[in-house]
Amino acid sequence: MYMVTSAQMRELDRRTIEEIGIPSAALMENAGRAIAEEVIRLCRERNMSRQVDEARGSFLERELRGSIRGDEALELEQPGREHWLILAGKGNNGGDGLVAARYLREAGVGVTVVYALPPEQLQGDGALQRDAAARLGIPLLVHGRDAVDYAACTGIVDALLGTGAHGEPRGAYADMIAAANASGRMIVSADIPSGVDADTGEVSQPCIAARLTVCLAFLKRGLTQYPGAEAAGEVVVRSIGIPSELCGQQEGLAYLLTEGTLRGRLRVDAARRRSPDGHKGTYGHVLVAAGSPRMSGAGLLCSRAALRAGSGLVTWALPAPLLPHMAGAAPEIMLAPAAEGDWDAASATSVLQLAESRDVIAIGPGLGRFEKDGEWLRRIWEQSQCPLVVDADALNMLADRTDLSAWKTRRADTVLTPHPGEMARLAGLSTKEIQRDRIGAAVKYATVNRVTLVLKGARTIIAAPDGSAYVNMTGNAGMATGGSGDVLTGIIAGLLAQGLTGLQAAAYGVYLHGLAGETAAARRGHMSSLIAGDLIEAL
Ligand SMILES: NC(=O)C1=CN([C@@H]2O[C@H](COP(=O)(O)OP(=O)(O)OC[C@H]3O[C@@H](n4cnc5c(N)ncnc54)[C@H](O)[C@@H]3O)[C@@H](O)[C@H]2O)[C@@H](O)CC1
Ligand SMILES: [K+]
Repeated sequence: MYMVTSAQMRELDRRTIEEIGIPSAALMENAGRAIAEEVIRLCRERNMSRQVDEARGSFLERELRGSIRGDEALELEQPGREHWLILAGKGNNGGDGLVAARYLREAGVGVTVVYALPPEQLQGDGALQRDAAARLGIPLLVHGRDAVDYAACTGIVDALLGTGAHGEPRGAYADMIAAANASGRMIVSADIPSGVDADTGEVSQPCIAARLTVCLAFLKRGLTQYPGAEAAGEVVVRSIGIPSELCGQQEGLAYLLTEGTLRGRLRVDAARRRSPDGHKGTYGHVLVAAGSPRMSGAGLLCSRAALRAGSGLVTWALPAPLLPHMAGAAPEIMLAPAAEGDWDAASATSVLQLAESRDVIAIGPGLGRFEKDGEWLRRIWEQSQCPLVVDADALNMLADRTDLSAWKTRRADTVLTPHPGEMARLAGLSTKEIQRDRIGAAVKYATVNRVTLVLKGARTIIAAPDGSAYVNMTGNAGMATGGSGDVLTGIIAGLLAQGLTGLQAAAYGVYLHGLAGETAAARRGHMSSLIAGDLIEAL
């Protein structure tokens, strides 16, 4: 599923209208109708229990009616119980709300339009809709002029601000958002909740807290990232007649990481799947350079996850003193002493030697920091020929480098898996700055440094060196537990070993890691008790 910024959306609107010749009023009509249909659906759901009681009767009635059907998407039994306020801004978002008001009225739902500003200020398509609503006699109120009883309605359509919003909602808009939230009524937002930044997911004070957001044409990025994702509630993307080919032609697109995206754009070549005559060598060999006396578990989790992700073989390079303690901890893993004492700069040579006969290196989990570790990492970064997954302490070593562009460009794929704190150090920003625009920060780092970047956290982002980005939806808050990241690193390395590209391995890895979290939570009965080892077992 495509995801767009407001600038990309504006350009798509423009091209549809000017190049394809679909009138803007037609797009607005489709938008408003889609919103009305979703409102009706919600009303139906709310009345569900009552409808179940009456289901038998209505079923018989439907049989008698034969095969002639009405516009069921806009049909509501006993619509008279519903009265909705349509909050309309002065831009096109308000115009969408006015169209929705017409269709809801048509379905028998009581509607009152509440204009944020005097309706004379609406222009273009919005003015056309204002006049149509007036001619139909749809009741209207104007904020600041008329008293509005928000609590007297059964639901609210928020058509105040859409993708044309800039900055914090001001004046009437801010007052109306606050009043709508305070009413406690169900709110359906047109396109985006007013107050959410469509590109970043930042929220203003105040910001609409929607039960449902009817996103128009294409998913807006900001609805996938917190706190915007929270404000949006359930999100449904409705087509309004803008051709998706046009969207596909845009550069630097983002995608929702759905099963469709994985089976489509990120499809793995059939030759990469398990073949009946394969042997352990067919599925690659991961070298894990991780763990230290105080954090040995990180290396173990990473190595086990690589195996569970399907890698044929896994060798864990670790400091020699750790070896006797780890022997037997996971009999499937081969152990290789790579440093005499703890990790040191000289051990880069051993890691590189071990890597010569392996297909991928995963580096970082539980490594700790040591003297000249930046040089250690640089040697492995520049001299290893195979794909590299960089995590945890290795990311901090990378963050300390003076200038990554002075390092030799890697020919093989490089995947970085920072959490927001590590990302902040990598980018030289604060964690808050990273979280403010996660997609933007991830894409920038990935393109400038030519790496695949996995920015972890709820709704993990995978950014590719070509500027495309993917947002993951699987997983749960139970995965916020020590070692969860080490497991992800292992999964990605395990997938790389089987011949997936850096982008594929990162995307499938993140998706499967989240799915494992969901499975593990279901097995445990509650997400809170989930621990990293459960994720491996759920793979
Ligand atoms: N052809 C199109 O462009 C289409 C646009 N559509 C709708 O139009 C929306 C975009 O419409 P517009 O570009 O007119 O913009 P909006 O309707 O999102 O809002 C812009 C208006 O709000 C004011 N405003 C902006 N930021 C404000 C703030 N922080 N506080 C108070 N007032 C503020 C601006 O002065 C402007 O009048 C989309 O989100 C979508 O709902 C749909 O109708 C489909 C077709
Ligand atoms: K809105």
